[in-house]
Amino acid sequence: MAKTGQTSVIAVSDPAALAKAAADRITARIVANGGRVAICMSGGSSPKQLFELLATDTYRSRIPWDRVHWFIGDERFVPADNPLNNMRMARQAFLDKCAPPANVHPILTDTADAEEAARRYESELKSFYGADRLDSTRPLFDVVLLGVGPDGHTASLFPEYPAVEETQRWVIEVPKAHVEPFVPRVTLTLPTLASCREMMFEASGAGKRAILTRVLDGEDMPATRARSQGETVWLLDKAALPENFRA
Ligand SMILES: O=C1O[C@H](COP(=O)(O)O)[C@@H](O)[C@H](O)[C@H]1O
Repeated sequence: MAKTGQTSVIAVSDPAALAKAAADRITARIVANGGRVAICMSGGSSPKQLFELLATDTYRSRIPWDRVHWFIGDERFVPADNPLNNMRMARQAFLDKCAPPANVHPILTDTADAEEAARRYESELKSFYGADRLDSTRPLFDVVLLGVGPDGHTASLFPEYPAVEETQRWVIEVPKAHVEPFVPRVTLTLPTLASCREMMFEASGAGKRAILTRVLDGEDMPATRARSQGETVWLLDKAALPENFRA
């Protein structure tokens, strides 16, 4: 596995400040890379405010949309128009308004099963990257955005599921999630997520504080194992910030 870089925790006042901090960091990464950019987005509810912000004039005018490609880190195996579909939320919040359709890369769920969906997405990522093996000197993504679930899962990598140990596949099926909604999922694996310049976790609210305390304390969980080969940043609002990170 690629060598991992520096990890930091950044605390901001509230969810609005969190979305702004994330939007600023993503925009800075996009602008810093003068060529083709790849962003891997998280699912769940945490990134909604960030996504909506990217569609506002302030960010819309700064992002060179033609050269930015948008991927998703995990997907529920439900149709594209199902409210549970992760990419659907991103599309509604900003992609349909801002991004050229060819630059939006959903995990397609019109396949026979989640395994086929995973294999197809893996092929798409390999063809985008231009190689079958990840090279630690050339990250796949500029930014990987992630969230954390109450059990320490990130993307659809759940504690004690075989997907967490996968080192060969880039994308893998998760036959059944043990959290709601109880549907099969497709997820990028840890080595694939690690192949980025910056991994950015976003979490807000007091409900996340207990799990963040355990993850940032280093307890072995998928969210703890997820590390960028470049920079890893935990963007947290005040309510989510573990006690020992408070001044
Ligand atoms: O199941 C999922 O949960 C995590 C966390 O979701 P959130 O609603 O608490 O933000 C998310 O990052 C992941 O992509 C999603 O599929």
